[in-house]
Amino acid sequence: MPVVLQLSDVSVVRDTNPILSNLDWTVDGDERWVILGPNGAGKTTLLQIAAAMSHPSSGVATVLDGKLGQVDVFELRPRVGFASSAMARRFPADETVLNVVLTAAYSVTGRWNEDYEDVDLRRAHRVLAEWKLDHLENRLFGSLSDGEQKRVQIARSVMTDPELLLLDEPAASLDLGAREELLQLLGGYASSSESPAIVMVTHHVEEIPRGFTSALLVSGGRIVAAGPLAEVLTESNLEATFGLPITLTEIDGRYSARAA
Ligand SMILES: Nc1ncnc2c1ncn2[C@@H]1O[C@H](COP(=O)(O)OP(=O)(O)OP(=O)(O)O)[C@@H](O)[C@H]1O
Repeated sequence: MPVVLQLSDVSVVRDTNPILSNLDWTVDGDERWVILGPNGAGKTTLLQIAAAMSHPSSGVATVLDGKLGQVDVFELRPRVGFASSAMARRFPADETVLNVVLTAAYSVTGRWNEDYEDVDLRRAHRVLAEWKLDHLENRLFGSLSDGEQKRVQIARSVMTDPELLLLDEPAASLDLGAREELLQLLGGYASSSESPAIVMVTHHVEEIPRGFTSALLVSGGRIVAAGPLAEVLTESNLEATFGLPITLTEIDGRYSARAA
């Protein structure tokens, strides 16, 4: 499997503050990573580098086959799917669900001719069905529930058939039913060999879908542990990451954690 993301000694400094320090991390095409860490750990900053939306202050970040700083990021970005609430706030509330998903295709250069539009429409319908949104395609984005909006964000981000999919807290703010519905869909997607590499940021081990393979724990801009999920997700690593003793439970591929 090709490497889709490689960070070598990557640091980010903002206003003289170190945000990320000397990160080494590699993501292979068949891996599904969860990034866990406390508020302010640098998770979103890391995801922005992976999305080629931000450059490291030092070190080398290679996204797909492009080294940031050398590659044309406008050619790279359409090959990376990115879903976050910050991005969703930019979707017009009076746009239909179908259009929110379909217009993702138009950010890909050279896709304006009519043949492609038919292909795009068919693909949009398939993606909407995959994310259980087909019955909502004519609804206005602003009229959807939080759970439905999260699924639309993800559907839009996979519309361009990305080689790397980045999800920033996809289950945040969802009620129990909506969270479980989303985790089931994400778990199915993560388990498919057709799916791209996935990197998902979350605050909660309860939000790790089945099918995820790997975990990166970050705290204070540094990596606490990185590697296979079952090896990295331990009580001692979580304590080192969140700064308090943790009791961790795993049942049938799903995790839960609380203060010990
Ligand atoms: N432009 C900036 N200037 C100064 N500090 C910044 C800037 N952008 C981010 N930071 C700081 O960098 C740190 C990491 O931010 P980041 O958003 O990456 O963390 P996070 O792990 O995603 O946090 P959260 O879980 O709260 O979303 C925070 O302390 C934040 O205040």
